[in-house]
Amino acid sequence: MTEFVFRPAGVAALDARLEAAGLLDPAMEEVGRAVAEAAQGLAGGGPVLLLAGSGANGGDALVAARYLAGWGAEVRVLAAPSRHALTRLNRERLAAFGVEVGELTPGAVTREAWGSVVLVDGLLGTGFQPPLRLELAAVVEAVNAARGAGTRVLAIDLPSGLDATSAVPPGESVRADVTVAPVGLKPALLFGEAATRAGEVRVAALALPPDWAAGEAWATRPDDAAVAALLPVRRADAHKGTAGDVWIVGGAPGMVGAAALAGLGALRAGAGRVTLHSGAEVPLVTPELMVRRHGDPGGWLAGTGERPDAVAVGMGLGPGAAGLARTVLGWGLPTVLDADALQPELAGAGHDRCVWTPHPGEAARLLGVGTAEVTRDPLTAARGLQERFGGVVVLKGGPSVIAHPGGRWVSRGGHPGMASAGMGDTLAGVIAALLGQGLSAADAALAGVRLHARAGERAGIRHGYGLTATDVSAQLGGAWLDLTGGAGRGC
Ligand SMILES: NC(=O)C1=CN([C@@H]2O[C@H](COP(=O)(O)OP(=O)(O)OC[C@H]3O[C@@H](n4cnc5c(N)ncnc54)[C@H](OP(=O)(O)O)[C@@H]3O)[C@@H](O)[C@H]2O)[C@@H](O)CC1
Ligand SMILES: Nc1ncnc2c1ncn2[C@@H]1O[C@H](COP(=O)(O)OP(=O)(O)O)[C@@H](O)[C@H]1O
Repeated sequence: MTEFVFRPAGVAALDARLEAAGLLDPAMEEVGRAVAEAAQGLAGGGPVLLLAGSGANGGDALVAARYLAGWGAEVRVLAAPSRHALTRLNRERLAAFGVEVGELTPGAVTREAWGSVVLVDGLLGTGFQPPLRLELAAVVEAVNAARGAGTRVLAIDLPSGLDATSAVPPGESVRADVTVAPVGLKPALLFGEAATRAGEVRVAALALPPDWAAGEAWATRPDDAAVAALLPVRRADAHKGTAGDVWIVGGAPGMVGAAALAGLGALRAGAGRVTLHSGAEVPLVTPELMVRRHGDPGGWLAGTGERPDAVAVGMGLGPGAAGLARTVLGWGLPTVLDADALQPELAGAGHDRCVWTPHPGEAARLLGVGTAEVTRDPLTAARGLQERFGGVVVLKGGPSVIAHPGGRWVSRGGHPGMASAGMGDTLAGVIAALLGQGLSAADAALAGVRLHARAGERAGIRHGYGLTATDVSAQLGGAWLDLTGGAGRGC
């Protein structure tokens, strides 16, 4: 299932639409039930403590308490006073089940958590405005102490104290083992330190009119079936001339490996022919790669009339890469710009067949901001880059964001072992290979990122943190088969 990513403004807009249609009550009911099911699964029949804040997040917790009580679980509930109509209504409904609701204080949390197998955090959701007020800060501290003593914590929507839009927690927050997110994800559940506090994230899809969630979403996270549908299917009589002629323009003395890794990535992602154009001597890494050395690569590029189907430029190229990149961009061919070709002076030079692939440091250089600004909010940074540079932008990370003229995608997966030099060079080659096989820039970017991440997952099983970019390349064929369910023989 393709998942949606929301900002608080999107959640509020969706709430308003639900309310106007008389559907907010059933929506909260669905969320509460999904939370109750998750809590029951975690508790294995043991007591569950539910904490309800003053907003709709608290209402979700009160609905969950009602379901759990109805299923015969031992429930303990502590709630803040609320002005939220639906939250108040659900508190009244809970009373009919004979469940007593205690006052939400830090001392009560500590007391009731004792012996509770699961604690449900329904204190704050997307309506939280940092900083955390003192009375709730002490409650959050009590929740985390209970977790330290062995109680499992399940957060509703996002751990209380996280700012939904930011990868950086504004301060202390609940640390959850599981987070159940109604309708879709929030940026804080995907990126950075914030995401590490959410534990395992489960999206609770609600029954909504089909376009409503899509209409309010800030980005989407396509599933593997959607990505697999983008991958090319070859005719049975395909030959190397129809599978894409790819050039890798990169490599300077001391940095030739970067170009070689991109070349390997392109070969393993199905390119028919791959040629490295380099100003340095490139060692024979694999006999399938063709290597052409140029004394003056810039001069050669400016003068040659030869053209491939796709180009990747910048890997290990060193100073002067922007000039070469500008020449290549002038050809209007499907192009990947990576590493040294990612220079601010190329702003506006992109076209609709090109893909820029910065990591956060390169993105910061392109935008003229600090790296922390990029990593705090990768969705905004990726969109800013796309608007400034044109074409499609892949802001790399775990996970990566793909910004294209029609919106943004977040790509799932990968492995922490991929935090290793050369991994981005491989990705540049993969995307170039997909461009060479006829994919649009946006589709090649999304499919390339997911293929690369899936290959990383496969290599991670074998090599753990010791995996290298070459190991990832070696798994690209298997990753392709994983995504397509073994297809790819030809039609
Ligand atoms: N369509 C959907 O996706 C659906 C979403 N749903 C749910 O709705 C949730 C959003 O609900 P929401 O808007 O009521 O916000 P939420 O976070 O519960 O509470 C806000 C309250 O927190 C308080 N507060 C704020 N800042 C604070 C601070 N610094 N320090 C301390 N307190 C602070 C403030 O209290 P007050 O100042 O009024 O006392 C305010 O009233 C969402 O996360 C999801 O769970 C489902 O129910 C249905 C479908
Ligand atoms: N922890 C991680 N989880 C998932 N993917 C990761 C992780 N760390 C790195 N990657 C991926 O590895 C690649 C690293 O790219 P980059 O930093 O440009 O490497 P290099 O410049 O060394 O080639 C990106 O595609 C990124 O998404």
